[in-house]
Amino acid sequence: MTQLSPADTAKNAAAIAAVALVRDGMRLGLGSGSTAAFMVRRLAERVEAEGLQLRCAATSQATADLATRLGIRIEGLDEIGWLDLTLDGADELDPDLNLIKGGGAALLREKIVACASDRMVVMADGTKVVDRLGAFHLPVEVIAFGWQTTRELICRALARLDLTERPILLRKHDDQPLLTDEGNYILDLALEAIPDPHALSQALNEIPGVVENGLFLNLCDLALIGQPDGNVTELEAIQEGLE
Ligand SMILES: O=C[C@H](O)[C@H](O)[C@H](O)COP(=O)(O)O
Repeated sequence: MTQLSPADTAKNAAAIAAVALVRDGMRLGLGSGSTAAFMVRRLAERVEAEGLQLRCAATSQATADLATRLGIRIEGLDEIGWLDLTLDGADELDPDLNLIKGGGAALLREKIVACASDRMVVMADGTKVVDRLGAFHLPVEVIAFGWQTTRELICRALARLDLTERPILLRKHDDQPLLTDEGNYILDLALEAIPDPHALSQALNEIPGVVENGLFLNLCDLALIGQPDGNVTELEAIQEGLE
């Protein structure tokens, strides 16, 4: 392998630790983004070396294409039905393992796949760990029809949560609205900090034009944090209700 940058060494280390959790016969969800791409490559190496029999669903077309190219067969989520484990990246994670995702516009399929998994494991580098979510712009997937009205409704919802005057930006690609794999738009909310992620997620998802938001709350079970020296730290979600 060519020499990796310190940032990529951290991502790759987290990916290797995540792929070590995979067992023969598992039904897997494959995440999206640059860290997940390392995971797909490391997984393909194990599949080839050990002949692992896996059933895999992808969270984006990009991941499906990469996996297929590397010899991992991708099936539809409904063909598999339920997953044992999903391995995915994140844009931010807090100490409770709540996440912001969607920097690569894949949040909708990612959330569906995470919710259909017994276990979700996140791979990230140390720069993604924050005390409080929100410095990363929160992606919200919206229907193209009436998107400006949806933006106004989001603005009003934010005001009710005392989050006034926060810019809401239409994500673009080549000067055109970026289209997600589902053909929707992404609005990025520049919130700076999110005081109550649960209240915000609920308020956003009550708006008709909102398909889903990038807050992944109580979904992640374990985070594997790669360091530039190749070490990996584990962060586990605290199970609520346990003494
Ligand atoms: O939509 C994209 C996903 O949520 C990614 O998992 C997230 O943006 C992290 O990507 P990366 O590993 O490239 O930082």
